[in-house]
Amino acid sequence: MAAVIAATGVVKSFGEGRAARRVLDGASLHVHPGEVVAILGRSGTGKSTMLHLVGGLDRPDAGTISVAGEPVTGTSERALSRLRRRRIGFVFQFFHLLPELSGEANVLLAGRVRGAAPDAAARGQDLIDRLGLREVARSLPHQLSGGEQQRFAIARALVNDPPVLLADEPTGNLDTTAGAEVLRLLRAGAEEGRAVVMVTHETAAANIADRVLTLRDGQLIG
Ligand SMILES: Nc1ncnc2c1ncn2[C@@H]1O[C@H](COP(=O)(O)OP(=O)(O)OP(=O)(O)O)[C@@H](O)[C@H]1O
Repeated sequence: MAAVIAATGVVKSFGEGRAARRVLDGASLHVHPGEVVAILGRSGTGKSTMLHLVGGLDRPDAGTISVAGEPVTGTSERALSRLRRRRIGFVFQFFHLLPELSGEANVLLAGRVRGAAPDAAARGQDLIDRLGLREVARSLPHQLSGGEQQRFAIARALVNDPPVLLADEPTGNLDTTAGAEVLRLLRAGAEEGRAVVMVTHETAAANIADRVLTLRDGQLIG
């Protein structure tokens, strides 16, 4: 089976001149459908940077990245934003829900953007039910617990049925119970055939992974 995430020889530096620092130095990552990969590593080693590059939120200095057979590197901004909307779901540590919209509206909005999946609205409602969010669907993010906010964020990430789910410290702001539920949902996302990549500090999160990689000296090591 072909890798749905294929990143090879990724290089990324920040800063200029003597302050320049090469954070990624030939990092490679290949993830297959149905697989959960956890990325561990000390603070500041470039884990989030790698995830952002794979997700097309930033561009590498060198290397090639493709997602679901479509190029992430060497493509136009327009193609990239379409790829992000349709092929990639993002889950962040601080949820990043729009504060003025209800949980439900956050989910449905992501399913209404240009190029969204045609059945996104129905899937959004189904996800709200399946993730146990129906009773709080109309609540604003600040009225929700962290676990509820993250479940809405996961529903939002899945509303367009992307083949790739990228999660940056998804349990970092949650207690053990809420964190375990989020991990269960990410695992379930993989069982449905998605490739899931998760940056984490937590052993409980790494425990649900099929593979654990460590970012060290700018490279991903198995
Ligand atoms: N946009 C940016 N501009 C300048 N430097 C950046 C930028 N993004 C990241 N960096 C630097 O790159 C390095 C790696 O950052 P990154 O957030 O990828 O690390 P991380 O491994 O995810 O760390 P943590 O575990 O603490 O979240 C850090 O030194 C950071 O300061």
